Amino acid sequence: MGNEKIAFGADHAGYPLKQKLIPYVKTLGYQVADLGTDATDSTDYPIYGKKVGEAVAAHEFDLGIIICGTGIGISIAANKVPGVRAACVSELYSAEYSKRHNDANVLALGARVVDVELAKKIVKKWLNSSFDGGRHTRRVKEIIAEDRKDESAFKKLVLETHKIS
Ligand SMILES: O=C(CO)[C@H](O)[C@H](O)[C@H](O)COP(=O)(O)O
Repeated sequence: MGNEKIAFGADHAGYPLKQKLIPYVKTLGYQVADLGTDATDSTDYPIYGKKVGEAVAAHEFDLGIIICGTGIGISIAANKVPGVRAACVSELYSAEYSKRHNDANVLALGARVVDVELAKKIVKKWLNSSFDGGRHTRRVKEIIAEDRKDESAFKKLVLETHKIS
């Protein structure tokens, strides 16, 4: 906690919230990089979902925080990148459990859904939470197997517990 490198990305709708969250996350002791956008001019959320997703998947950053109007479009885009587990979050319970159960490595926020104060609380809760492991490890491994299109690894993991394929 605190030593991780975090990549931020947002479209035009998310830009104002990104500008508020970056200094806030720095005050929490994290290293932060801003992968854009750099203005409120209309742009496309897939550009920034992909950019942050690829940077996290390549381990250039430990975590990503992405923002669009709802958080939905940019999370869909980021989740297309193998290795990304992006969670679109608008309340504190999911902020915590997206890490504890899903090991989410990208947090998506909707700047038109949450206000700045709630967004800060969500970000802090998410950053302060960590993966529980245990039964959740198998489930995350199943997602990773699917990312890799490794059908036999997926089936093996499922069969270990559920006797189905
Ligand atoms: O993709 C979205 C919906 O999930 C984002 O909220 C975008 O930011 C939004 O669609 C952008 O809308 P705009 O009318 O072009 O500002």
